[in-house]
Amino acid sequence: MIKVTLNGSNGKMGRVLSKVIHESNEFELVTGISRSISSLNTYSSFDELSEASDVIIDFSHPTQLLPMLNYCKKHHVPVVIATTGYSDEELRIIHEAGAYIPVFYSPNMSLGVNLLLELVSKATVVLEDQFDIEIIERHHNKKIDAPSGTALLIANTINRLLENQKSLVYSRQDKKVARDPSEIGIMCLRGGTIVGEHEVVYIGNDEIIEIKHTALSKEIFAYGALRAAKFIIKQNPGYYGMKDMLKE
Ligand SMILES: NC(=O)C1=CN([C@@H]2O[C@H](COP(=O)(O)OP(=O)(O)OC[C@H]3O[C@@H](n4cnc5c(N)ncnc54)[C@H](OP(=O)(O)O)[C@@H]3O)[C@@H](O)[C@H]2O)C=CC1
Ligand SMILES: O=C(O)C1=N[C@H](C(=O)O)C[C@H](O)C1
Repeated sequence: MIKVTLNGSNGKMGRVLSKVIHESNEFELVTGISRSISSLNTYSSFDELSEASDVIIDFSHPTQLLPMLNYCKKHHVPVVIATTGYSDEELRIIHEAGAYIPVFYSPNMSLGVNLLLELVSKATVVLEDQFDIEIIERHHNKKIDAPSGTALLIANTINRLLENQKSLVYSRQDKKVARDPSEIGIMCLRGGTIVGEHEVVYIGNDEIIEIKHTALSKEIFAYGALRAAKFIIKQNPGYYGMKDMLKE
């Protein structure tokens, strides 16, 4: 059995992942970290954690990053990070932690979004600068961060392919000029219980191409995180993502 510590165990994803782990015969949930203690083996911080585990899976909040990485480095525990809303500096810290421990990071653990990234890469290369590109993401009304980590990943993937010539635009409210071709617009909708939708729209003269992924359950992210956990516990220290895992 692979022993898991779950950071954010009492959050929405934490509760879904706990259920998926309890139903599995490969994983055992040994401890959880949550500010609101929900059971005997839940702790409110990494300082209190005594039980050893094979991997930490993190669906929490950026404020948890440094205590979690310090714990992982001190105890040599591999980590799967699924939290979003990190600053560029925090993303750099995640990357650098790979020098000490195996680190897996992905703002979207679903298989579908990773296929969407490949389709978007192909469309971007074929269409180059001939189409305007806009991204629309839709999420539930409890989501804290905007744009979603996935929307930023998509935008940055497109921008890299276009030699970083694009700038990301989140609002046109104060602009008094027409859309600049160098923009990638990102629109965020929040409402109800939408699990997560990401749509990339290529808008040309008289034609539109839309590439869209819709998550219909939070379980898909939980299954992806467990697959990442199985992958990361076999790796040497380093920084890994979905592409590395899907290559296996
Ligand atoms: N990579 C992926 O595939 C996916 C990533 N996510 C990301 O995972 C993260 C968690 O999502 P979700 O479970 O929906 O969120 P929730 O708000 O439901 O849960 C957040 C968890 O983080 C804990 N937490 C610790 N510090 C803070 C803080 N300062 N503010 C708020 N929460 C804190 C909460 O503790 P407490 O229980 O005490 O409130 C809770 O356990 C988000 O960043 C989300 O974007 C979500 C789905 C898929
Ligand atoms: O907060 C969520 O719920 C989700 N967050 C991730 C993101 O920010 O991209 C992934 C997924 O869309 C669900």
